[in-house]
Amino acid sequence: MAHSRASTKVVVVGGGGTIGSSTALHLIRSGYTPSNITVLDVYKTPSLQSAGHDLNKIMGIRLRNGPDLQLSLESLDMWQNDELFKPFFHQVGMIDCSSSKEGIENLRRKYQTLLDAGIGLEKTNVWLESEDEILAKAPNFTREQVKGWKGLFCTDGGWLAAAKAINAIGIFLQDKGVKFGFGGAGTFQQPLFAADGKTCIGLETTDGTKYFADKVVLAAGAWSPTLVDLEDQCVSKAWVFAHIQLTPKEADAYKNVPVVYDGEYGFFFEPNEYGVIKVCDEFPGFSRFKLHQPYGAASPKMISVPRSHAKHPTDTYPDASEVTIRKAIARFLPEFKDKELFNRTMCWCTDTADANLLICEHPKWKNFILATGDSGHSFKLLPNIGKHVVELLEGSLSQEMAGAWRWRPGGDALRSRRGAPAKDLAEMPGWKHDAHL
Ligand SMILES: Cc1cc2nc3c(=O)[nH]c(=O)nc-3n(C[C@H](O)[C@H](O)[C@H](O)COP(=O)(O)OP(=O)(O)OC[C@H]3O[C@@H](n4cnc5c(N)ncnc54)[C@H](O)[C@@H]3O)c2cc1C
Repeated sequence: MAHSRASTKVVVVGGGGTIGSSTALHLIRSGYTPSNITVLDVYKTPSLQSAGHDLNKIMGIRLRNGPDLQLSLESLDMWQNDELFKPFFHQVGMIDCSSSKEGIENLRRKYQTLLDAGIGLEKTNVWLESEDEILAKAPNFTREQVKGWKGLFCTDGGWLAAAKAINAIGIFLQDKGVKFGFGGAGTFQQPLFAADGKTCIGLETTDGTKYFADKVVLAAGAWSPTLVDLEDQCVSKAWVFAHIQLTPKEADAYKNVPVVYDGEYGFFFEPNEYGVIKVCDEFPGFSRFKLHQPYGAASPKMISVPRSHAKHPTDTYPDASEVTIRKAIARFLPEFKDKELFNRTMCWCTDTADANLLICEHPKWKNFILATGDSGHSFKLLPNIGKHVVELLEGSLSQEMAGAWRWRPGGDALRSRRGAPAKDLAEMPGWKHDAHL
């Protein structure tokens, strides 16, 4: 590195979100000078439009490839042992189950991969073959409900109090003396370049403020492909969720239940301290394609552009989502199937074709670092992903990670590794939004 850690100036765009806040945290933990770090975001940390601004997210081990497994194990260790993150991990376990032939076969394969990993995961992952075994882990279910279900119980799994954990990073950064810019002074407009036109020296925000830095990290989640041209490597998609309110007595009965995930229905979490249960359905996501010109593109192109609920709180989600969320509730929580749904929300992520992250230096813009491509499974990485972004800045990222997260145009990020391509919101009846906003 030309500069020492102490003197290197870094701006983190999207620093109020998941990957961005983690990056700022690890810059501090690695010895960068707080006053040389600037965190920018549209909203204050935890950013209202971050995919991580949520009651809860699932913690589970991903085995898809070496980097995924390494990231999962590192993050598990930090959620369990790092003082900053420990309070936000509710290790109630996770049931990953299915009642369909294909779903059960997939889960059996997953179980076998766990065994084959040869790192003792069989100690924390149990195959649930019978109804009795499932009922022993999830006593709230009736025998009728679990009929045909088979799957895995993971004792290392559970849920993460998502927005609260990002908030804790924000407080840490503030206490250390990191600089912040929010609103117009935090909203990325364009990179700034040296006279060579290739070396990034900072960026300009929408209010015209210029920030100069040795490195710019763009961790803008679903907004990343709308801000700079990622050559279709990322397609941003929305997923939906809704909440139900339990009475204190009802909530007591569901305290400490494991997270239950069934790929054909969705998933739910134990009630929070106010008796609120969040339910998600499972589907390939919604896109929102429109003509848009990100910085670096020669002309406008069709890009899926997120529409933030933070900015448009009166937006609804499609009628189809109401049906599938109610179906998930009827499957998991039939006694609450007639309860009113509230805070129906869309949450935006950005998929790559192979579901690996996109964490690399821009191939044409020196010192401009992309830290995105979350592919809908990256909240669990909040404690540790920033460590690897810092390694990239310093040229010490492992070859395996650098290879998986490299700049790689081509492939079908609309479909990604999901069962089907995302449907566009424009084709979804019931998606009410004020088109002028
Ligand atoms: C419904 C749903 C359920 C999920 N469940 C899980 C789960 O159970 N487990 C799990 O691990 N993951 C889960 N995820 C995925 C996870 O939330 C995301 O992968 C992760 O939060 C993405 O992190 P990010 O930093 O890339 O984006 P974000 O956290 O969204 O951060 C991006 C930030 O960029 C900011 N930004 C945008 N535009 C600009 C701009 N112009 N200038 C400055 N800043 C800008 C935004 O305000 C935001 O703060 C889920 C996602 C959804 C939608």
